[in-house]
Parts: sequence; C-alpha cells; structure tokens
Amino acid sequence: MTLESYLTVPALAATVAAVLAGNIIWTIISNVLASPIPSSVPGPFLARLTSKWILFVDMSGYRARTVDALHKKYGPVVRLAPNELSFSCREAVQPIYGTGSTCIKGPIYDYFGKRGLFQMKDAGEHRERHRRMAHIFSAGSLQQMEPLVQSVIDRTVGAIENKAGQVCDALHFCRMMALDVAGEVLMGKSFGAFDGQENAPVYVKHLDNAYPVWFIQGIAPLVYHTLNMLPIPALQEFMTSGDYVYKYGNDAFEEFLRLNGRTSNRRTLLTKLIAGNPETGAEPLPDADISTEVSNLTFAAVDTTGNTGAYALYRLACHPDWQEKLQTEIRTSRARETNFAYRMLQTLPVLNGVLMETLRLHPAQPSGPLRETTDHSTNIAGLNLPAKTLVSMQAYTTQRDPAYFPNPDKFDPGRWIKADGTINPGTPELQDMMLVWGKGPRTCSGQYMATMELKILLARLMDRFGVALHGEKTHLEMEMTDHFVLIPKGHCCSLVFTTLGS
Ligand code: HEM
Repeated sequence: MTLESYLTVPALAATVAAVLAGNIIWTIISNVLASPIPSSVPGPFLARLTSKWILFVDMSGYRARTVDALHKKYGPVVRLAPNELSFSCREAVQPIYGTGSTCIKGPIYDYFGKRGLFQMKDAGEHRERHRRMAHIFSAGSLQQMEPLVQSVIDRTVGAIENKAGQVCDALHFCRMMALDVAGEVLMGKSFGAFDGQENAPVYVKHLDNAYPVWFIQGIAPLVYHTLNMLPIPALQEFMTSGDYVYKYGNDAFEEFLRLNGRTSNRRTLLTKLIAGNPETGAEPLPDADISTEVSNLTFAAVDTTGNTGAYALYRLACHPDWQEKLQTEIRTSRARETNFAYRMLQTLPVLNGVLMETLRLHPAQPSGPLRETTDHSTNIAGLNLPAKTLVSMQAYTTQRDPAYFPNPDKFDPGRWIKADGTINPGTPELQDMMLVWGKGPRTCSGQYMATMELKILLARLMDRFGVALHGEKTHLEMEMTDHFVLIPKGHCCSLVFTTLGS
C-alpha cells in the first residue's frame, strides 16, 4: 500500500482525536502527579484534575456561592484547582494579605487593562506608586471634594424625585452617581450621567464591555486574536472597549491641563495627582501614568460603589423596621441643619450599621482576591506551600462565619451598634474577617471616598423618601452573581420611592 492510501479523512481525524485525547490525559496526569498541594487537602474531585472547572464556575457568575458551599462541606481549606486553594479561617488572613506577606497579586490582575496601582505585583514598584498617590485619598483631601460629591448627589436625588411613586431602577441611579462622582473628582468633569434621564452615557457601555474582553484576552488569547481579526463592526467596537475607556480618560486629562494648567485651585483629586505631594516631597507621576491611573480608578470606583448603594436600598426596602430607624435617626440628628455634612453623618450609628451590614452581606468583591505565593515554602494556616500556588480568601464566606457573625444571613445593622447606642467597630478578630475592603498593603485606596458617597446618598434619600420593593421581581433581580465584582443577576433593582412629608 502507498503512503497516500493511509491519508484518508477518517484516518487523519482519528489521529488528531488521539493526539488531543493524549494531550488531555497527559495534562490531567501531570496535574495530579505534579500538584504542589498536599493530597490530603480536600476539595471536589475535578479540582484535582484540572483548573478548567473553576474557570467555568467563574464564567457562570457563581464563584462566591460555589466556593462558600465547598467550605461548608470540606472545612477551612479547600482545593479549587491542582495549584489553587481557598481558605476561610482567620489565621490565613495575615500570611495571604497582611503586611509582610510574600504573596503577590495573582495572574488575573494581568488581564485588567493598563498597569497601575491596582494591577502592580512587584512590592517595591507598588510601594513607590502608592507613595506618590496616597495623599489624594487621605481623609483631608477627600473632605475638600465633598462639595462636588454633594452636587452629584443633588442630581441623583433630583432624578429619583422625578420617578417618585413609580417603579424605577435604583441600580442605574446608584451607578450613575458613582460614575459622576468619579468623573468630577478624578477626571475634572462630569460624565453628564443624569442628563439623559435613564440613558447611561456611552462610556458606561464600554466600561461594561471592557472586563469581558480582558477576561477573554487572559484566558483564551487565541479566541481573542481571532475575534479581533473578524471584520464585523459591532464586534470590533466590543473588542476595543478598553481602548475607549483609556482614551476617554486621557482626553479628559489633557482637556483638564488645557483649561486649568498644572497648579490650579480646583478641588479635585486630579489636581492633587498632577501636583504631587508638597508635604512629603513626593513628586508627581509622569503624565502617561496619571492618565492610566484616572481611568483605572474610575473603573475601580463605579460598579463597586454603585452596586453597594443599590444593595443598601434593596435591604432597606426589605426591612421597613430598619428604614424607619434610619429615618428617625436622620431626622432627629443635625443632618439637615448641616446640609448632610459628612463629618456629621459619620457619627450616626444606624446609618453606619446599615452600610456595614450591606458591605458584610454584599461585598463588592465577594470572591478572591487571588494571590500567588512567591517563596519556596509559604506557611498558610499550617500548610507549607511552594511558590506559584494560588491562594485566596473570600469575603462572601468570612463575613458569613457564624463564629464571628451569629445568625450570619440575617440583615442586622444592630451588630454594629453598642448597647449604649454608639458605633460598634467590632472586635479586632471580627475586623480581621471583614475582607470587604481587602487587607494589608493592597487595601482599597477608595474606601473613604466610597463610604462618604454612600453615607451621604443613603442619608439624603432616606430623609426624603420611603422605599419599597417591586414585589418578587426585585428579589430575583438582586440575586448575587460575581464576575470579579458583585453584579445583581438582573442588572436592575426595581424599587418604588415615595416622597415623605417634611
Ligand atoms: C464600596 C466600594 C468599594 C469596595 C467594596 C472596594 C473593594 C476593594 C477591594 C476588596 C480591593 C482589594 C483588591 C485586592 O486586594 O486585590 C480594592 C482595591 C482597590 N480599590 Fe476599591 N473598592 C470600592 C471602591 C473604590 C473606589 C471608589 C476607588 C477609587 C476611587 C477604589 C480604588 C481601589 C484601588 C486603587 C485599589 C487597589 C489598591 C492597591 O492595590 O494598592 N475602590 N477595592
């Protein structure tokens, strides 16, 4: 027989299938044999064989809930992949996230757009970037931004007022608030988020699309490059969403420089970023880095803050008793007298309790944050792990641990109020388990800014309106899913606001 007679289509197909099957079997065997994680660590069977299954869980939007169920079944340490573990015990917080930890941010951070403070892995490089940016996020700096924040919240309250008595999407309004605050303080101009009634600015479409595109780029580069080559205009627009976001940030930055120069008196975080920190002598970042940072910060600010605001309103609608307590607290405090000054609102225990409970039950980053070990032997909660092991703890689970939060699924702002009626910050042990803002050197830089926005928003809305669910539909919409950040499943939060008498 000639060689050609063997080259039939079935023979070639069988050969390709055999090579693929061999490849898969070899990958599985090497995953099992070469796994750096002791075989005694429990977890689902598939997690021993391949990292693909947790990738599918990620894509489904149910990572936080799946990993939580695994901890309930297997205990405080669970294998998620041949080289990935999730921890839920307090002893793991410090070695994974704390000061002095040798773990670095995991590979997923390489997917997130352009490298800045958020994405940097190298501790020295991150320290240096932090040194040159930290001053913009100080309490003092943010206090100067308060008039801008209040003016955006004026617009938010006005937009909700227009919809009083009707069903409206509170998620939309909260996201638009977070977007416009970010625009005002980080880019020096409003996004005009409330100009188009319920139409979000075009920027939001690109912001929403950028993450899925980066995700595809990270997990399936071949698919990404193939999609990039297809000459379909709508697809091309989708694939270049991230470019749009960075171009918008850069254009806004250049416009700001043109209009205000480098030393203006405008009270924005951008002004402070451009000026550097005269108090410590920290010199400003190069323009290209400022441009990247303002886009990254806007990205970090919008969904986190917006979704948290919507979940707080949803919880208040579910719990009319706490809504009433909050209204009473606001109306009997000096809130109106001080025009809802943040300094005043900071002292209100029910307001604080409502926000803390929302952040506890609905953390904006419910799963992860993922870290990678760098030492050849990193001890985490008694386990010695080699370099390049992926490790994480998820706020969704630690913040529902009944040992620290009795009756954990109950929305109970009273946990954060002492018997004498003052704010209860919780014990240090309990605070360790609150991972909502991250921990250690990579803690959220925008914590103060987000807290200020959310407290002013909630106080001003609850002073003016009662809020109610739109029946079962709202519960279905607000089911929690997560694609790195928390996203309500229905992408909507149907609520009815009713104007209260003065
Ligand atoms: C409710 C609102 C927010 C929540 C719950 C939240 C949560 C988080 C979490 C959990 C991390 C840690 C991620 C990690 O360790 O990998 C983080 C990091 C970060 N967040 Fe936020 N965030 C919020 C709002 C904001 C806002 C408004 C900004 C900026 C204006 C911001 C800027 C950042 C930055 C820059 C980092 C990276 C810090 C670093 O690595 O040094 N966040 N955030």
